[in-house]
Amino acid sequence: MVQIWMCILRPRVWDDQKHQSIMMSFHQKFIVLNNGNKIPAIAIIGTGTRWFKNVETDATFSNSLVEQIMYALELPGIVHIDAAEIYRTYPEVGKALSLTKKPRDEIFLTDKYSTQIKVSDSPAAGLEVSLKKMGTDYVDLYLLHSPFVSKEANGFTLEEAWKDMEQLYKAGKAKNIGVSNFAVKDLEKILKIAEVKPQVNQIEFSPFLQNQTPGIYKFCQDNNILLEAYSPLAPLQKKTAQDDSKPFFEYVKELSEKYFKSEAQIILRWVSKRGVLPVTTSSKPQRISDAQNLFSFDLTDEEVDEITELGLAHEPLRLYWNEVYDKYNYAAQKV
Ligand SMILES: NC(=O)C1=CN([C@@H]2O[C@H](COP(=O)(O)OP(=O)(O)OC[C@H]3O[C@@H](n4cnc5c(N)ncnc54)[C@H](OP(=O)(O)O)[C@@H]3O)[C@@H](O)[C@H]2O)C=CC1
Repeated sequence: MVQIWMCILRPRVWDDQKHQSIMMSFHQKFIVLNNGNKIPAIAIIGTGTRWFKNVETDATFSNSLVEQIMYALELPGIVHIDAAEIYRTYPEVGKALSLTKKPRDEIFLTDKYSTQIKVSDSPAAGLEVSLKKMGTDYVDLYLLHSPFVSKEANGFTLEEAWKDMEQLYKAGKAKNIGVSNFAVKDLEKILKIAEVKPQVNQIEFSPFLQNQTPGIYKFCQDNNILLEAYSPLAPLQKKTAQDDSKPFFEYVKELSEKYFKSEAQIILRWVSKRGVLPVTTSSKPQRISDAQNLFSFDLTDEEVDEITELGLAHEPLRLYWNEVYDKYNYAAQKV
């Protein structure tokens, strides 16, 4: 089991009125990874999904994304940003990092090497470019974006890709390394040859998709590999008016009223209580600050179990990697 570590930050003086209410009750939580390093227990500004672009040009540069990252970086505590080569959003991340007053060691930056679509020649070559574009000399976490690697398509095997990641870790350019969208068999391949065990597996995870691939939740827990959940709010993203009366949504609403928290916060807190680190994003400042302040309340074990059960009773909802993983939908809602 990954260890969880909580700290209550001492109030600091902020010149901006809007931070004062959040500072009064701000709690930040960290998770201890299998190498002993700490990671902020939620990533509040993913730069994929709604911010994703096919090309990275001046014309596609998103000022809104820069504003949202800047907003996130003004929040108290260490701010966790999720980036990737394939999102084409390094220029926006770089711009925000160049403008922020937050020290680099109060920013936790995740990056991912694109395996399924070749953008650069190797993890080392990809990271060299991304560091330049983001204007930093290390990332806090570097992931292989997917296990879909082959000698024919990429010029290297999955095992060779991992060896390259290990070199970046040893060189200090990636403080932690991991994978994304890996199934049990992919992790087993890596674990066989690893000198450095993956610290993280970032997968799609929500109450309506509790196992992206068969047995992955339990395998990662048993092997002390932290799971990160992308698209944790899929149930809310896809909710229709007819869904209001479903037991799952009625229960989340009831908890939202009980704790005076948004439905999104209830679901993100559930993800965290399952030992998984949520990776979320929003175009709305309030939602970003709600996420950073997620640990200002708690759910009881019974409430966590009830959300788990009501979620499992719902049919699987998978937003990404459908072409490769829809075949596992039958197992996605089994724990
Ligand atoms: N490794 C991988 O393969 C993948 C990684 N990711 C990473 O994860 C990050 C987050 O993924 P994402 O799917 O966006 O995460 P979420 O599940 O957190 O969804 C965020 C979206 O949900 C919307 N939302 C928030 N609250 C509500 C609400 N109450 N009702 C309805 N909609 C709501 C937001 O809209 P609004 O802007 O209006 O607030 C936002 O667009 C990505 O940016 C990326 O960094 C994502 C996919 C794949």
